[in-house]
Amino acid sequence: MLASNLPKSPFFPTHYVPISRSFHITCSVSQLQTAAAETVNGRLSERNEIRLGLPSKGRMAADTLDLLKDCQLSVKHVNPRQYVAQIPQLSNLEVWFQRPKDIVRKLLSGDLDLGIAGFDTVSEYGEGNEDLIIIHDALDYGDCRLSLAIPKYGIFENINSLKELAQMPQWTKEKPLRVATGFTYLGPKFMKDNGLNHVSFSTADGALEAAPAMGIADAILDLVSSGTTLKENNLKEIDGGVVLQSQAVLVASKRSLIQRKSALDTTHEILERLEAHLRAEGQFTVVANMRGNSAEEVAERVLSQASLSGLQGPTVSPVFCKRGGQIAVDYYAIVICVPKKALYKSVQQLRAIGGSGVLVSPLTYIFDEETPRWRELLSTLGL
Ligand SMILES: Nc1ncnc2c1ncn2[C@@H]1O[C@H](COP(=O)(O)OP(=O)(O)OP(=O)(O)O)[C@@H](O)[C@H]1O
Ligand SMILES: O=P(O)(O)OC[C@H]1O[C@H](OP(=O)(O)OP(=O)(O)O)[C@H](O)[C@@H]1O
Ligand SMILES: [Mg+2]
Repeated sequence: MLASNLPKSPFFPTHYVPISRSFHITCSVSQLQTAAAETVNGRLSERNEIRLGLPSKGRMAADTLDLLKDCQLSVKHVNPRQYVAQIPQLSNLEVWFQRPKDIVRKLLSGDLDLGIAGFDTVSEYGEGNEDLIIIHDALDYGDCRLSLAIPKYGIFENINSLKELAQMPQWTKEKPLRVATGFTYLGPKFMKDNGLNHVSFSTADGALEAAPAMGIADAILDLVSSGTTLKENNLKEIDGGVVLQSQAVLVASKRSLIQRKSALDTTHEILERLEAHLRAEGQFTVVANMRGNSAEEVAERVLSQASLSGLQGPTVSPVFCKRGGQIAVDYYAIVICVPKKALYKSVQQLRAIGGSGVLVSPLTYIFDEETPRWRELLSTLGL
């Protein structure tokens, strides 16, 4: 990260330099960030609207808007260069589009109340600050891991674990293991936690995978998703080298939730809608007809099959038909929810117990009585 890329803020001094030149300066920037948060600590700026930060660009942006749309929380955003928008369903909420790292910084400074960003970004820029609380930890996109990678060739050919890397005689105080990373908080912390003492760091804004071949670094610590970029650059991950697994998360400032009127109600509604949609996304509704003597007997047959128990057991309803002028019940309709992954197995099991005319449709929402994540949030807030 270069000084010219930093936001123009009194909290980011212009003398900030890449960590390849001086690592301790990163620490003083983070201290200043904390100081920025503390200046408003206990006395949040006066505004009535709740502010939600969403990624303004990059790979998280479109998926975030799609997720909210699927939760019936479409963002009304007319112009991509306009950084403020609304979600008509949430009247006292303002959406602010920001870079993911700035979402985290602004949650800490009290300028945002809620945000969506990758867990990696929250961990890196949040620096373990206790004001940040993850409200939903699995929004189901932006999956990747922060992982250490080394060349497949040369002195690393037979090195396959972090332990082996640490034990290599090459690394000394004078000649440390050189790691290129954009994660200047998590990187050093991970190395220290794992007992690697002779390590130095350099940073760049992207294409870190080129650093070992260019002779700039021995190893890199970067996000990996499919692994293609590593493979194409002759690099490999090692056992014990994963710093964290990441996906998009909903994060909030604890102070905001406690102090801002209606922040908690808005959060509850967003969380309920997210949960209902995400729970439903992995499931199908399956309807089938089944011959039987009674609803109980049909239910018993269905419950004898492991894949067919549904959310709270099957719904069984009589199918009425007219036979010889009389109303009769020969069939029962059963309705169950099955995980998408188990669909075919479930259909096979339904057939095996006499199911016919199997209809499968997608589920839009599953609203449970109360979400465990909401209970967890209230207990974290001491409410
Ligand atoms: N290869 C990947 N696959 C899936 N998700 C990824 C991948 N790389 C990054 N991500 C997720 O997307 C987030 C944002 O990545 P993005 O490329 O938009 O921004 P960036 O490059 O980190 O920031 P900048 O705006 O400085 O370029 C990451 O923090 C991570 O959570
Ligand atoms: O494992 P893969 O699926 O190959 O993905 C990993 C790559 O994706 C990210 O880079 P990005 O595409 O955001 O480019 P950048 O390095 O310029 O940020 C990350 O920094 C890796 O380079
Ligand atoms: Mg990127």
